[in-house]
Amino acid sequence: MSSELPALTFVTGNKKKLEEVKHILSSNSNQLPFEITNQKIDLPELQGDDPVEIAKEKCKLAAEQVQGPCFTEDTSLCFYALNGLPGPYIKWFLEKCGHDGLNKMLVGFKDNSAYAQTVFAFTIGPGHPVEVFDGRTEGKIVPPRGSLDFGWDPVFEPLEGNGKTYAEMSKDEKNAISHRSRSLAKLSAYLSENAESIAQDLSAKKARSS
Ligand SMILES: O=P(O)(O)OP(=O)(O)OP(=O)(O)OC[C@H]1O[C@@H](n2cnc3c(O)ncnc32)[C@H](O)[C@@H]1O
Ligand SMILES: [Mg+2]
Repeated sequence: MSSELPALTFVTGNKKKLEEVKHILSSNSNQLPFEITNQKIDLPELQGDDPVEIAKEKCKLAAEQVQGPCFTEDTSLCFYALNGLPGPYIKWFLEKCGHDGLNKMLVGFKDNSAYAQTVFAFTIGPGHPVEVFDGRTEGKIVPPRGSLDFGWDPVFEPLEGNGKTYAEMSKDEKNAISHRSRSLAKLSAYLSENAESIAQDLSAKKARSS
């Protein structure tokens, strides 16, 4: 039965994201009526400060590469004191400035609050509309604590985290409150609700191309 499920490809160059997505989907009580596969492609990303537009463009590029149904996500870390920056540019700030640098960016500000945001984007193929799903977790930027496994996890202390940074949490603790799991829950709900029409669109597309 499962081999007959239509396949959707999660396109990301980040193996920690992939691990979290697999973990969240596998522990999801509502199993998706799709087979989820993965392609590791580093997609070029649109410049700009709108995470939704960046996520949409990323998904369109992924669909061109995959030539089929796929989803992507773009993750931002937004400092309130800096009007949302670094936002979608967090990857480069983290790479160039490190955890200490992210803290130093807030020296001189009273406000160290921030939110983590993931925008998943889904399309059934190139040239088709892109749906986006926004998930956020509020928190604050703190000196690094915990495992250095994944990105800026050590410097982000979510409000709902009992004083722990993401990096001090177990996988299940992080996934219970994370920006990624909140956005993925919305994508999963959309895929479940629209499973029949998505499967029909995909088989119509397949019939046209054969
Ligand atoms: O191929 P894609 O999916 O784009 O993978 P990426 O690593 O380039 O990811 P982004 O463009 O979304 O950039 C987000 C940056 O934030 C990091 N990141 C993403 N999710 C995170 C999380 O939950 N905790 C800590 N760091 C995270 C990630 O390693 C990047 O440096
Ligand atoms: Mg990226």
